[in-house]
Amino acid sequence: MHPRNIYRDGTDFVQLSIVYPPLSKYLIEPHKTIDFGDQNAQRCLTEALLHRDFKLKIQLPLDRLCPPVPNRLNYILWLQDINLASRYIEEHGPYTIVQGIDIGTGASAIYPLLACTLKKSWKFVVSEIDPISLESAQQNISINELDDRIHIVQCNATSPVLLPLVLDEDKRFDFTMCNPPFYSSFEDVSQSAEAKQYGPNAVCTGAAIEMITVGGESAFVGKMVKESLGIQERCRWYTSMLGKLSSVAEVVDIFTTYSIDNYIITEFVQGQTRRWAVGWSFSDIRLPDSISRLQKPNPVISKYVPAHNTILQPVVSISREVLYETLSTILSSIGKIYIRFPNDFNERSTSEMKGIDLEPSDGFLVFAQEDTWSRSARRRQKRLLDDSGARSGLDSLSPPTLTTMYSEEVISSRSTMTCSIHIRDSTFRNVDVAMRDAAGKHGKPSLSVSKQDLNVEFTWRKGRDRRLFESFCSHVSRNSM
Ligand SMILES: C[S@@+](CC[C@H](N)C(=O)[O-])C[C@H]1O[C@@H](n2cnc3c(N)ncnc32)[C@H](O)[C@@H]1O
Repeated sequence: MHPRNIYRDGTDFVQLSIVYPPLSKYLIEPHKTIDFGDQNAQRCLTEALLHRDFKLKIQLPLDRLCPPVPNRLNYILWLQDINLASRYIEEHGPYTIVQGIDIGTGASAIYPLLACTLKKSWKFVVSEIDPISLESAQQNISINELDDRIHIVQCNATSPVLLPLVLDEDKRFDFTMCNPPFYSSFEDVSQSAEAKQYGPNAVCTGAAIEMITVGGESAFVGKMVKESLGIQERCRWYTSMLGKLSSVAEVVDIFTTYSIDNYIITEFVQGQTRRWAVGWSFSDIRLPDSISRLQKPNPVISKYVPAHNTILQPVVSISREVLYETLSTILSSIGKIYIRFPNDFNERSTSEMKGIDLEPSDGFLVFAQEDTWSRSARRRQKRLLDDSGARSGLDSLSPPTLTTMYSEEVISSRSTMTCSIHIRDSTFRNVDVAMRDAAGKHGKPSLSVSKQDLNVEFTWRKGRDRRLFESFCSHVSRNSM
């Protein structure tokens, strides 16, 4: 489960039934749990959790899906991470309006209800093809007084899947999300149930329209990918949940077909149920590995996991202060880059970011317009200087200066490679990030309290040329050991 998911440690059903008494009649002995095979009990549990933890009221038709709250919350928290990391390098930060789209919001409208309750700055346009679900979703939005922040559009079998983006061509969106119908047919549903993909105990109350679509979920997401080619950066991140492991590979193959290299994959685990989510972007924003890569991918999909955007360089037996100074010196010696220093980060933290320990506040953010650090770049620069015979008139090639002529917004928009650098304790491992060789490791680590084994963590934040990011990391790493 997501680290910020409030259901990570399970649910105390007895305590929940005290807060939401209708649940008491579904408690079963001896463990005081509920029967997940009983759809009324499941429905009541969803109502209870939404009531207690989000102050949301919800009404659901009996013949439509009853959404499990912990799993739906996982997807929203991942989107929060995506949004925060995407806006990390921007001037306006994560505090302005965030505009999302939920494709197939369902009878509950669970995603926009949860997301808007958690973040007051979020707004949604949601779509739905099923008239029964559409009516119910509208009711749920209205009883929670969210009509001014969640707008529904009705679609039909021939509409584009990304209809909300097509309807308003002037509007920009931060993300799309979708929990698509997973299956291609009734046979597909029963085969999956036999393979226990649906979870051995949970009952599914979904109607055919919620669960079945021509070609199954990968074809549905494939349509989104094709439509997104025409929309491009008007939406920053396109995402979708996937119910089958096999679909992850199928969707990544679609990305490859359309040369989409900026994609992300995660996994949502709730009890014995596993779901996956994919995202893709035409922007040059790159997300840290903690968001863009599954931590322990099933071997079946390991070759489909996107390349690392986070690289760790171990540095042995050094104090944090010395390493910080070393990094400052190296960075300041690189020509034509702009560096944002730690104090600037701290100024940016606001209450919006409280509880989100995603972006550390003690690092460097480096903006580069071109490669000035590689051997070939330095040779090129030397040749130019030699040819000119004098340095006059070549100010821009002279040793490093920090750009002070432009606002950070201009620098950020012109940057072709943006990378954050943080010092991490060597015990820090929140994800399976790329580790560089600890070359230069020699002697025993000092026992001095101020010295320790640390990692320099490089995260690619923006750019289209992976080689530029990697060569920058190599240059700084080589010089910091
Ligand atoms: C698996 S349900 C998900 C419902 C809800 N989002 C949730 O997570 O509980 C899929 C939903 O997509 C809707 N749907 C199917 N095809 C659609 C399309 N082309 N456009 C919009 N919604 C669609 C279905 O009616 C259904 O409500």
